Amino acid sequence: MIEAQGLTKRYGRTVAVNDLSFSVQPGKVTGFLGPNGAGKSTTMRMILGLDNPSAGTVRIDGRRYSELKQPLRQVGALLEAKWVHPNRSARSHLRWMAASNRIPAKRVDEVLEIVGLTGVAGKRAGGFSLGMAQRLGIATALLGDPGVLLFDEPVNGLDPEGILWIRRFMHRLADEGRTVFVSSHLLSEMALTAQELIVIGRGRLIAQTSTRAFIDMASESTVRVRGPEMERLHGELTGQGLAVRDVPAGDDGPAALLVSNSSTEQVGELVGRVGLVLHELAAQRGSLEQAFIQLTGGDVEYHAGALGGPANGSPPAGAPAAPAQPAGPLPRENEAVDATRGGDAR
Ligand SMILES: Nc1ncnc2c1ncn2[C@@H]1O[C@H](COP(=O)(O)OP(=O)(O)OP(=O)(O)O)[C@@H](O)[C@H]1O
Repeated sequence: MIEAQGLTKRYGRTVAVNDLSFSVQPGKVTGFLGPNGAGKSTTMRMILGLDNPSAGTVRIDGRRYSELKQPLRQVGALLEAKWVHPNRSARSHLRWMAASNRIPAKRVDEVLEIVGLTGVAGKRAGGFSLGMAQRLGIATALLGDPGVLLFDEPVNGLDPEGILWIRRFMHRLADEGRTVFVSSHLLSEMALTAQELIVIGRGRLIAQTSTRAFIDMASESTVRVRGPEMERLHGELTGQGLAVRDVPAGDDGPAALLVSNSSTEQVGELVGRVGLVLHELAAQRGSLEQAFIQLTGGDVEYHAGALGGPANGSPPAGAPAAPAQPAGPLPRENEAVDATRGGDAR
């Protein structure tokens, strides 16, 4: 378990991390989400004792990093994949790491096997692809068989196969009961990977919540409805005071109606009372992107699932540090929604 209390880091006038409090529980993948420059790496460095907080504390299983007797056995981290000496083989790199941390050499072959690098263990790490280098970094993090694992932007630059591997691997680590804390600025990726989210902007906590609850925040309680008598359907719904929008036929399917601020129960019962046939009645869910924009007051730019730069990554003054109800209607789901729909990430 990781617990931060009032964690703050200043670099001169820059407040990289600002009074951050959160906890990361074992048995789940917890996503650490925020735009570039939000303070994710700085927070991770403070967790690992690589940077000292200007104020506040962060503890791993109740202890500061500096108080851990055998740190590698308690916490493993992947911060930068390409830090291995290029002329060293994967195995000799791991042996060197194991020896300098009093970890038995036989663990090296175990971790190589776990990350699927046994076949290339004797090859120069300098010739590894980014995906292989990430695996080697993960093998290093696992050397001490720690209960807490930190990954800083582990999928950056990886191809889809590498991304999938990392995602599954994290789930496996969490299923083994470990605390898995993974930072990313990629919303869609986090929606698939993390069960729990800690969202920050400009060093401040925006929300700590389950991914499902975070996505639910973006839901407008909209119902999509379709039937053979669309005009009559439209009339019956608006006749009951409901706000109805037409959705033309397109990639989403045949033409339909979107009923705002309603539920499938309400629409279904209303339609049943007037004896109309329906071909579709479905609640529309929001996406993680929508939830993020909602929470940050819309001042965070994002493109195709990735957040924009630090200049506009700030939460609004007084942004809630807990789930809040959306203030108003949200845009229709877009393509990103399919990727983000699975709040249960598996
Ligand atoms: N050593 C440093 N000296 C001065 N400023 C720093 C230092 N490290 C980080 N910062 C600043 O602190 C802020 C947070 O940076 P940090 O790298 O922690 O963010 P991040 O969320 O990890 O972003 P990214 O995804 O781009 O790595 C940024 O404004 C950054 O410029």
